[in-house]
This record gives sequence, C-alpha cells and structure tokens, in this order.
Amino acid sequence: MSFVVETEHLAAGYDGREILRDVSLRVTAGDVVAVLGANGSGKSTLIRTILGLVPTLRGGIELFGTPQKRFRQWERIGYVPQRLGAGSGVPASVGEVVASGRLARRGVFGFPGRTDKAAVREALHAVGLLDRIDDPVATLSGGQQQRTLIARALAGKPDLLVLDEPNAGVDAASQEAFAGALARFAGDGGTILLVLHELGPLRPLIGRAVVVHDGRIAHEGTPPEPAGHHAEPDHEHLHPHAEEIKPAICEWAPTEGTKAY
Ligand SMILES: Nc1ncnc2c1ncn2[C@@H]1O[C@H](COP(=O)(O)OP(=O)(O)OP(=O)(O)O)[C@@H](O)[C@H]1O
Repeated sequence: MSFVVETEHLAAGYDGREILRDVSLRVTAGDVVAVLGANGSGKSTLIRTILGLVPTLRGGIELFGTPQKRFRQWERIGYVPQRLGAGSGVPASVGEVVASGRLARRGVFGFPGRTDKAAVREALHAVGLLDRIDDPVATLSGGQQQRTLIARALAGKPDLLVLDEPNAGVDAASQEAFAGALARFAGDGGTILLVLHELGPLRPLIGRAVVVHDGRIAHEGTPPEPAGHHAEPDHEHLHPHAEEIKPAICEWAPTEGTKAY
C-alpha cells in the first residue's frame, strides 16, 4: 500500500543543527492529520522537509508512493505557508493571487482558460471571499489574506493540502469559513496535513494528531479532549485503565508547552 506521505526515520535541520531526529509518519489518502507541539519543536520543519524545502539529513520521504527526490507531480500538493506577509507590497488582486495557484496546472506558458477561471471562482467561493475577487489583497484583513492563500491552494485542485498554522492570528469568522472549506475538501476525499497551535473550529475534522517533541513524534492518536477534560480531579477514576490500554494512542496527558488545547 502506498501512502500520500510517508517518512521513515527522518532527520533534518539547518546548518548542521538537527531539529528533527527520528520521525516516522504515514498519511493515508483521505486522512486529516494535525501536527501539534510546543513552539520551536520542529512542526514547520517537518512539513517543510516533507515538501523538499529543508534538506533531509537521514531517513526517507515518499510522496504518493514516489521517493521525494524523484517526485515531480507537485501540482498534486497545495501548500499554505505560515504567513503571507501583508506588507509584501505586491499590488495583486485577490483573484490574481488565487489564479497563481493554477500555474502548475496550466503550465507557465499556458494562458488561463475557462477551467482556470472557474477553479479560481470556486476556490474563492469555498472560503467565502468571492465578492472580494477584484480587491487588492492589501485591503483584506489578516484572516482574509490567509483565506486567500487557502483559496490559492484549493484552486490548484490538489490531492493533498499542507497548511502551516492556518489559524494563527486569524479572526473567528475567517476560522469558521476556513474550517468549512477544509471540511468540503476532506469530504471530497482530499488529504490534509496541517500544523496547528489550537484545534479550534477544526477539531471535528481532525482524524489524527501527532505531537512533535524533541525531534520525534511523542504521541500519536485521536485528538486530545478539549481543555478541562484532563484537569478534572476524578479524571483518573473515569478512565482507570486508559494508560495501560494504549498509552500513546487513545489519550495522553499534554506535554508541557503543548498548545493543542
Ligand atoms: N530557516 C531556518 N534556519 C535556521 N533555523 C531555523 C530555521 N527555521 C527554523 N529554525 C529553527 O528550528 C527550530 C524549529 O523551528 P520550527 O519553525 O520547525 O518549529 P515549530 O514547531 O514550527 O515552531 P512554532 O510553533 O514557533 O512555529 C527552532 O529552533 C527554529 O529556530
């Protein structure tokens, strides 16, 4: 069986400084996987290494069953990095930014056709920004700009969406709109790998969470319960055998600094 993403004993870092030490992760088609962990634990490094943006020191990565070094179907992957950088100074309209997500599909020398335009409108509709299609990106709020980037990734009709903290600093309305767009993408069979600080409105969508700690996956399983659940004084009595059954799968106590709650 091939996976959408598979890493085997992956190690990666910057300038000889190892950040990821030993990460083995498998993402199956249709999975929605959240990467959690403390600040600086290496969450972004993990997804950026998977995408070939950070060099691998050891171990292997496969994308859609092909070793990453030989993988060429990048149009199958939509990537939303952590920040647009509102002050980029690029006077592009919302529609233009989203249309740039079609480049890999139509080829750099191809001109946008009806399919491209339809894909752009569909993606903007999905994130609730179709009415802003002609507005300069700079006039949008941070949350709306983030939604524009998500529309850009969706417009490319990817099979896999990779998102780095898409909700960071994003207003509640944008978070809800974004959760709806992701739910539709997942409902259509799309695969999602995303870094999150808080599960928030995305919680019902997340099928599996992996917690990165000290360059390794410390915990993996269904998403942790919302805040308060583990804090209940009689929690141990409610689940007396949870630790013995599957310590790292069903439940875990949050590690210090884990901001999944
Ligand atoms: N381009 C880079 N060059 C050098 N070091 C980097 C680079 N990017 C990240 N690092 C370092 O790698 C470590 C892990 O960073 P990373 O961004 O992967 O963590 P993270 O878990 O995503 O953190 P956060 O939650 O703060 O976004 C940090 O110590 C960071 O300073």
